[in-house]
Amino acid sequence: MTDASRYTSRGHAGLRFFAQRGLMRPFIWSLLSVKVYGTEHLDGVEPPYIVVANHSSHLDAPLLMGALPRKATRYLATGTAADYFYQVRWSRTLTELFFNSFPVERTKVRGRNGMTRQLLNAGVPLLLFPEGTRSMSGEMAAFKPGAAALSISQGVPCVPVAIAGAYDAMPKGASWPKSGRPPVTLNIGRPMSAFPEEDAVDFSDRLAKEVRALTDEAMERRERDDRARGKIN
Ligand SMILES: CCCCCCCCCCCCCCCC(=O)OC[C@@H](O)COP(=O)(O)O
Repeated sequence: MTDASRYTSRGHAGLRFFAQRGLMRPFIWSLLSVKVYGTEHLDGVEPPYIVVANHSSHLDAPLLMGALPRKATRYLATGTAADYFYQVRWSRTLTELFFNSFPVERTKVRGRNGMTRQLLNAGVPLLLFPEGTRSMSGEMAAFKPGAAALSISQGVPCVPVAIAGAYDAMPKGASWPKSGRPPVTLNIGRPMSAFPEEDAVDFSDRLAKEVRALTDEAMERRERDDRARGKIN
């Protein structure tokens, strides 16, 4: 098992800040028209917590890293597919540099369960995509209950986030966003914890429902704001 020190290192955090805010954010923001709502819901929320978001595009993790408050992304560690990002060295290195990633096993029966617990114990907030794969249609799939189970067992809240528009901007299979700076809207929700007696499956379903509601709200707010600015009639 990897130890957590790389994830809490100040040196790595400094380098990552440059990679994320100096390079990736300006680049992604130049290709898309990004709007972010709900950042105030993270005011005063201390790590560790688990950010859970819908997943339909390779743009998702870069968008989240640029959209969440700086304080939240300093140590935020992204769970990334071991079978996809950890097979070749350059991919692993870049994913670790830009997303502070740790591997999530999708193909083995036994996962690397110790890692997420260890990171949360060290105070590192996590970013997980509970669908476990990118949506093929843009429609959000059911959430696998792992993130909810971790939240319950470790006593840390989940922060639900919706990403709307990333599928249309750059679906699975595309390697570059559509031209014309397509709109992408993120909506950060309030931290949520399981109710007493609520099990991981129920809590997970409730998180998924919240991400859907945040998606609808994101699109409504965006439309209202764009209309107010005279972009839509
Ligand atoms: C020109 C703009 C291009 C920008 C692309 C940057 C690419 C960076 C991708 C970083 C992704 C970080 C990790 C996301 C979490 C994750 O690992 O999800 C799994 C899928 O994703 C891959 O599996 P699948 O959807 O099943 O193909």
